[in-house]
Amino acid sequence: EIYSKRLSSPQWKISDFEIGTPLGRGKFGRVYLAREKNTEYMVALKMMFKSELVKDHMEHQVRREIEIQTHLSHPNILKLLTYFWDEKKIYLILEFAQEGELFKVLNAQPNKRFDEPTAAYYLQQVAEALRYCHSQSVIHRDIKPENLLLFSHHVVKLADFGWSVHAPSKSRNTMCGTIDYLPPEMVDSQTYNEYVDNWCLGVLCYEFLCGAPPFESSEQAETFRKIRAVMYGFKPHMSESSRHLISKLLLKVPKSRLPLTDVIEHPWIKKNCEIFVKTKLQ
Ligand SMILES: CC(C)NC(=O)[C@H]1CCC[C@H]1Nc1nc(Nc2ccc(C(=O)N(C)C3CCN(C)CC3)cc2)ncc1C(F)(F)F
Repeated sequence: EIYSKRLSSPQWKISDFEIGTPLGRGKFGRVYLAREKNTEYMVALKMMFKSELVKDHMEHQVRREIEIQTHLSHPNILKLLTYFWDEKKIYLILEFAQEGELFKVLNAQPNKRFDEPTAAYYLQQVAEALRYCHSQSVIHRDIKPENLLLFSHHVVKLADFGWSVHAPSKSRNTMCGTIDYLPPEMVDSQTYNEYVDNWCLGVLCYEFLCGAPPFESSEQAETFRKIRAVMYGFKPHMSESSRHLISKLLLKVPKSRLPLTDVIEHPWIKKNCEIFVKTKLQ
């Protein structure tokens, strides 16, 4: 129903939805749980004031997020179901992630980290999402726990394509949020390609297993220095196999980073996903 209506009559309107509890604040606006009145389908409603977008020169970013996300379709990419606007606001109707924001789940873990089976199971899904993005010549550029949402049965979906671009590209905007995930070529604002996402996957794997990203420092300049020098250490509890995978992703030369297909096939991923399915999904 929610799909067919979009195809037939292009225009949804806010009165088609009952607005429920606030889910939190996104980058440009507020997000609410909402229910489509006819189908009772639960969705996330992202509401943005046009005035705020214009003030923050964000309208092109929202346009790109809508453009890219409406053309991507993958089980591990958050679906933008539809969008519409009225005189004051823009509304995005997105899939509702029942289990919420992955970074909150990560921070709620003992030692703020996942065990190896969980880390591998989540990382494999992110790698699959990125492999699909790259097949559509889309670079996400902003892989981090804050941009991952958790659904039932431990399904992870990549969201927030506000920073994604079509490959290859030159970084124009200043990044907002954490700098911990920036690869060396973006720190030196050179041209870059989709391999920036392979780097970020290495940072994500490290943070899943350690509870903090590898180059984290109290000073921003120190973080940039460590990133440029690829200077990081493994924690004692990390298995040899996980260290191998991370070391093949956190490489300065973009094209030498492990391709996503090899990440998905890596022994640490294969072994730990099998353990996860056997122990956590039954
Ligand atoms: C990727 C992007 C960068 N992030 C976002 O957009 C964020 C910004 C705000 C919310 C989230 N956006 C979404 N969140 C959900 N589900 C969800 C979120 C939070 C909770 C939760 O923990 N509470 C309500 C808790 C429940 C307990 N109380 C105490 C605190 C709030 C539960 C479910 N589904 C879809 C979206 C989406 F993306 F489609 F909009």
